[in-house]
Amino acid sequence: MASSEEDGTVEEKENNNKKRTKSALTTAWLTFYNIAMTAGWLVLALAMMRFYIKKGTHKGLYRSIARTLKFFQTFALVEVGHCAIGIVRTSVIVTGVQVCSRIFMVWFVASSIRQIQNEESVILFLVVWTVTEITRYSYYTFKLLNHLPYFIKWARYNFFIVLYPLGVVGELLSIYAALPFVRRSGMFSMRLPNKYNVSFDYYYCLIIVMLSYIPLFPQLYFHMLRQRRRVLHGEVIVEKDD
Ligand SMILES: CCCCCCCCCCCCC[C@@H](O)CC(=O)SCCNC(=O)CCNC(=O)[C@H](O)C(C)(C)COP(=O)(O)OP(=O)(O)OC[C@H]1O[C@@H](n2cnc3c(N)ncnc32)[C@H](O)[C@@H]1OP(=O)(O)O
Repeated sequence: MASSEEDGTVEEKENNNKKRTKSALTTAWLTFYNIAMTAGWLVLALAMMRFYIKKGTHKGLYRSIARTLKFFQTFALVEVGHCAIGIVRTSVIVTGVQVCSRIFMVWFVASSIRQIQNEESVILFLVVWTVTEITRYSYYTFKLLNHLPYFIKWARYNFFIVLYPLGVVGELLSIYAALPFVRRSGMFSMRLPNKYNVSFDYYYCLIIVMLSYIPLFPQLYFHMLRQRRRVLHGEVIVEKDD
């Protein structure tokens, strides 16, 4: 059995290797990416606040920020690439599910179904996502710059405890509100007979998406709780491979 001194040496070697591998170019790219994303979500936050202060209502807010939201949320796909090529130590599956479900919400629910854009639930997930992303990307930026204020680290690994469930409630209520419009319009659906001989009903697809939160969300939430224990309490967590 290895002594604690040997453990220390192995750990040191691993850390040195890790540092060497993360080349200057990678660090520069990640820093640029995280600054750009922090700025993007800050712009969204300011736009939402300005809209609300000026108009005194949330009606029309989604429409006013939709383009910026679509751009920055879609750009998050790059993160799946970061995991896939191994420049960040994160699971491709966890990141993929998180990013794809958000992109789905933005493009195929909130932006496609105009009738729900003024629902309070849409504003709920928008506000929750914005707070989360400003915290998350500024955490990564400060960490890369080796100047991480404790309150940002604390916020990154505590806010999600409340924000994650709130975001899920906002997303699920928004999809639920969309169901009658999707059923009535038959949007994104293909009925038989058609030349491809394929039938697809977006209404049922949305119901399946809602149901898929039941097995998937707890896995994301528990992943974050493990990250929290690792980062804030220094616990050694053995993650399963993807
Ligand atoms: C196509 C149809 C799809 C249908 C899907 C159906 C539904 C599925 C259910 C999904 C529910 C999702 C709901 C959700 O949208 C609601 C909300 O988001 S509400 C808002 C609250 N949300 C959160 O707080 C999100 C929290 N979750 C996460 O942050 C993530 O799960 C994830 C984005 C994947 C991050 O997890 P990760 O494992 O990366 O955690 P860490 O931040 O601790 O990072 C680990 C290490 O990697 C380094 N890292 C990661 N990214 C970067 C980066 N961009 N730049 C630099 N470094 C990075 C990080 O520093 C850590 O390094 P170290 O190990 O050295 O500490």
